[in-house]
Amino acid sequence: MLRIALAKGRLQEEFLKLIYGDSKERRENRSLFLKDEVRNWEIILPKATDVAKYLQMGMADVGIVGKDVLEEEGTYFKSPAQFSFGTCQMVIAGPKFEQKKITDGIRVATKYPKVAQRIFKEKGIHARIIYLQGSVELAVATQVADVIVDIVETGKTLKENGLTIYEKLFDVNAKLALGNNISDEKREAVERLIDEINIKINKN
Ligand SMILES: Nc1ncnc2c1ncn2[C@@H]1O[C@H](COP(=O)(O)OP(=O)(O)OP(=O)(O)O)[C@@H](O)[C@H]1O
Ligand SMILES: O=P(O)(O)OC[C@H]1O[C@H](OP(=O)(O)OP(=O)(O)O)[C@H](O)[C@@H]1O
Repeated sequence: MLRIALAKGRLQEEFLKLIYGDSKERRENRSLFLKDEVRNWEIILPKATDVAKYLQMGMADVGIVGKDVLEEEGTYFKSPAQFSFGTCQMVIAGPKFEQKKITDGIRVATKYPKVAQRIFKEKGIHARIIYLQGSVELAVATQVADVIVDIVETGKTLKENGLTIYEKLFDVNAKLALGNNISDEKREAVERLIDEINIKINKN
């Protein structure tokens, strides 16, 4: 049995739709465990930011989670595959009409404090990181922060809150993260999982 920790929410939706198609019954199911006896999978659904914990504790063999979360929570996991779903971009964004200068002391609101710290350190800028759990655009609108480091997909949230992209940092996709110490048998099951995802992506 291969235990897969699949990030609950958007990636859960996209992955399950890809593998099983669209079913109302599945969408309405609130269970956090899904069994697939044909493929010999048990899928568990932690919050995206907790996927790394389940892998670390040996409670899952493999994780499916965004690159954004892996860069923040789990850079130490091997990642043998990335997929073309869950696609967005990590960016620095700020007010559209009153462009902020990226200089020492800049206040950066983000759900990704480690990523933001690293990005500004690489630029040689001393940034003040303000860690928030969500709705980070609001921090700029209320002048709690000068800019944000966040993911952008359609750009609608930025636009509707008076922000624009200052710099694109990296592309984000769903990635596979491998737990430590998995057996050869499970490695083969992981290979089959990667192949099935890629075949289904190419068919769509
Ligand atoms: N437009 C997008 N907004 C947020 N996440 C996206 C987007 N597009 C792709 N993703 C991917 O989906 C993941 C987030 O999924 P989701 O928003 O469902 O989880 P969450 O942030 O834990 O949920 P919530 O914000 O409801 O607490 C991200 O980590 C990212 O990899
Ligand atoms: O470019 P867009 O298509 O508008 O999507 C980007 C928005 O989606 C995400 O937020 P999410 O919906 O996960 O809510 P949160 O801010 O509360 O985490 C992200 O943090 C942006 O706010």
